[in-house]
Amino acid sequence: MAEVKKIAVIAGDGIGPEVVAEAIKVMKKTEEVFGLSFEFEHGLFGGIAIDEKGTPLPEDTLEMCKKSDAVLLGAVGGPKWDNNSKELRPETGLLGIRKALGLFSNIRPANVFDCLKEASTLKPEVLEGTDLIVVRELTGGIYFGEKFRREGENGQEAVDTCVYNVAEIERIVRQAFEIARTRSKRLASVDKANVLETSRLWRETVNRLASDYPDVEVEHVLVDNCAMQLLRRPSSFDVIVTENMFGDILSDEAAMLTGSIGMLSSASLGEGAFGLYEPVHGSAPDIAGQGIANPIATILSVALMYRLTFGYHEAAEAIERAVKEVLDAGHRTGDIAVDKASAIGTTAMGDLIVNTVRK
Ligand SMILES: NC(=O)C1=CN([C@@H]2O[C@H](COP(=O)(O)OP(=O)(O)OC[C@H]3O[C@@H](n4cnc5c(N)ncnc54)[C@H](O)[C@@H]3O)[C@@H](O)[C@H]2O)C=CC1
Ligand SMILES: CC(C)CC(=O)C(=O)O
Ligand SMILES: [Mg+2]
Repeated sequence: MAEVKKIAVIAGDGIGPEVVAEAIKVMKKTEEVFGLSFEFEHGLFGGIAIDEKGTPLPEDTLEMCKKSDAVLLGAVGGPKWDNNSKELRPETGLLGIRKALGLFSNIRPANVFDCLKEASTLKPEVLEGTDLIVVRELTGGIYFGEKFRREGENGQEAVDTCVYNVAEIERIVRQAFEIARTRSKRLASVDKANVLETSRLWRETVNRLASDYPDVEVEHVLVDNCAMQLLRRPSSFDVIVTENMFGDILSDEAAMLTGSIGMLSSASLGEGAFGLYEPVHGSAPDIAGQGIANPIATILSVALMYRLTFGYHEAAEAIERAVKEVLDAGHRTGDIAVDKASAIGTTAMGDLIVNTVRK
């Protein structure tokens, strides 16, 4: 029996609790099959925490996460809280928890399952060989800069500031170089260095660090061009490293190479093995409560947790293999189904994957 690992579960809002329930089922199955052992503790987070505790990130939830070995997160937000003041938006909790836990690196793999090429809007030959990772800086940039309103000559103005320092850029870029080394040794650094000062500093830093990684080939791509090339030549990318907002947007775009945002997993990491694992998607209020959300992004996030935090490679592989087998057998949730009438629900997809996990 493996050592007991503490998992902080913060399911959040909308489809968050629905997809997290399926991921926990998969984790429990791997306890049986691989002799793993988890202790799950649940905490309030996001909109539901605003309703019950008056804050999106209650102190006891943060403490629970700090004491855990890894965090499993669903998603936060929804129209109910959209008109809240700045401190009382669910997103404030999300940014707050990332900062408080020192999770500066967001790893978002987009690997295309052959059998899902039909679900993509791109031609199968364009998708051929696509297997990329977006490495997104997660605790700096415009999402974290000072923001305020003021009265201007033409009425109210809103200001968002984008700040990056060299240390913040260095640590994420080094991590991306290290990841590139374990893959095809190609790194695309995405910026807007023709316009933004933060991007110029980003590019200078990448060029300086490149001499420490002579085995890795670096390509600089402007973000607007990258958005286009992701659809034109996705297989030419391997590791993409970029700042917070660009990575947020490009990874949602990359999700569509896989067929749906319901397929994209993520790991948020700091300096050590501790990590927070969550699907790339949000709380999907338009489908929440209907039992139709795709749980695969969250289930694949568990596989990332097993690999990156716990080193449970065999169990991670078993989860990924189970997902592939279930998809190969033709089972689809609505977001990845070509024939929508044959789509199955969240629980049915979770059950199929649970029943397929084996050594
Ligand atoms: N990490 C997080 O907690 C995030 C939270 N949000 C929040 O979520 C709320 C909704 O944001 P949206 O812009 O609508 O983005 P979203 O990712 O929640 O949904 C976008 C579209 O994708 C679909 N979708 C998302 N996940 C799916 C799944 N697992 N299966 C099937 N379809 C899925 C939704 O139905 C919707 O049509 C907002 O309050 C936003 O701030 C958004 C992104 C990330
Ligand atoms: C609060 C936002 C930055 C959440 C989001 O869209 C994300 O992290 O992908
Ligand atoms: Mg996003």
